[in-house]
Amino acid sequence: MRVTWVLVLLLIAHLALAKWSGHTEDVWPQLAMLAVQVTAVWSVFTRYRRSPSLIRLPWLLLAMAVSMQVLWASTNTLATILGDKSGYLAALATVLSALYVIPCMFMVTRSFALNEPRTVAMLDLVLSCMVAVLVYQFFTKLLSGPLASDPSSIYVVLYQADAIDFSLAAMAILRLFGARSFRWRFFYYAASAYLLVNAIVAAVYNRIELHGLPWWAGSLIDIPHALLVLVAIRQPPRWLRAYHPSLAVSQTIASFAPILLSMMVVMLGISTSRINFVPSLLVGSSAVLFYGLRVAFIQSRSMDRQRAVDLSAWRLEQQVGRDPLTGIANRVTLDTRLKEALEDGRRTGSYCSLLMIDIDFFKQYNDSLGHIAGDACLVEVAGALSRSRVRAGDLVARYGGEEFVIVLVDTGAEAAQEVARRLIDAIERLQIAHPDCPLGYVTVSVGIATQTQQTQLDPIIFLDEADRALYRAKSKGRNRYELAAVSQYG
Ligand SMILES: Nc1nc2c(ncn2[C@@H]2O[C@H](COP(=O)(O)OP(=O)(O)OP(=O)(O)O)[C@@H](O)[C@H]2O)c(=O)[nH]1
Repeated sequence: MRVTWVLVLLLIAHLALAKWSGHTEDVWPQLAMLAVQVTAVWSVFTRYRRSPSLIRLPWLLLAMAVSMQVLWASTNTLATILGDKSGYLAALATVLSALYVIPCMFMVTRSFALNEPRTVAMLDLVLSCMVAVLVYQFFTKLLSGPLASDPSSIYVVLYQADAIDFSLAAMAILRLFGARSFRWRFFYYAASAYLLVNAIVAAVYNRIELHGLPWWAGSLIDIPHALLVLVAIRQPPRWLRAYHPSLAVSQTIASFAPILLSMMVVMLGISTSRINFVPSLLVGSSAVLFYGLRVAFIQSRSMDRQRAVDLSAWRLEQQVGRDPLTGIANRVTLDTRLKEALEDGRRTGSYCSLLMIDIDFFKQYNDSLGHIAGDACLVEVAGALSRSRVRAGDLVARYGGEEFVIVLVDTGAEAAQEVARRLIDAIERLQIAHPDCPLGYVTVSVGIATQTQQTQLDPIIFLDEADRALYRAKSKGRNRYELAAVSQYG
């Protein structure tokens, strides 16, 4: 609302000034032009206010670009009303034409990605400002410097202005066809309609101006602004909703857009090098440098993200396959690895052994010392078992409750018994006090099953065989191991 009032007041001020200075007749077309431009700013600003936060910035940039045009028209009107003997108003108009390029460049070349580092936005802003500085220098040197007397200068300026205007329009059209969301398509539709018609009108107007402007020429400048008002306030065309670029096209265009900014700076640098060699060279090479920095910042950010994703994937993997209490493999991992180990053994003709380990009198341990002490005991036993693995490919897993399983790859019954003996000793050596155990400390019983070439076992039967052997070890007095009947074949 505040913007509307500012725009209305601006118009009233110009009217009052024209009336006061008695120039109403002369400035009437300029005031009409100003009114159309003011309406264009108002309509774009309304879109800005009604848009969701993500797409507000580009609408704001478009509103800023059109506002530069308003200020430019206002400066020209003031020059007619007040006269401009000092040439300040003409200089201001040139500054405004150059400033107009900044929001335009920014809105058509930014990728507007949410995760983009702030530094990248700053680099883009600096580059857009460089474009403006080059444009300003170019126009002033060719139109008001010593080169102004050269009749070809005006054509150089015209071609340069056309190149900038048409490049901006082409970039906006490219973005329109690369936008996947309808809101973004609508924005680039409005921006490209405005920039393209503006480029055509400017090209025609500037050429007519060379031969003296007829009375109707001023109204040409109104066309892009009037069109912008229509586009911004009317319903968008149906094809805009129906059109959907593929993800690959959209991503390619969005990632390609920022290089256009650097290209524009380099091209301007080259074309202005004739009149301003050193600054043009500096600006051109900074464009290349900035683009490199831009890529480096984005790459470093995406490497950070990739690292975080890898870490959380690794953590997730760990959590899925691990027992949360003891940190060793859980039943899910055991089932997969046991199947693989048995298949490998079958294929290579090697043995595979399985130890089923159970803590003796664990119910009594929990009952007398509590579940927290019971958990701590499980963690200690799991640690000792992990340390007693034979090969890197062996697996120590929690089978459930106070039962553990060790899969020993490429290990026959004899070696498995040796491992069982070692780990029974290892648990004894832990000397975990157990008030209800005959020995006074925690012990384990072990059941062993071994797959040989004669005993091609299914994992479930394999586990069951080891469990039966464990049961025998328990019934024979605990703190010992027993070999499953099936293992004897080996
Ligand atoms: N603290 C704790 N206790 C558990 C956990 N999982 C199972 N248990 C307990 O382990 C005990 C197992 O008892 P039983 O199956 O009777 O076996 P046991 O007392 O060890 O007897 P034997 O195996 O015959 O020596 C039960 O009291 C369960 O509550 C656990 O994660 N933490």
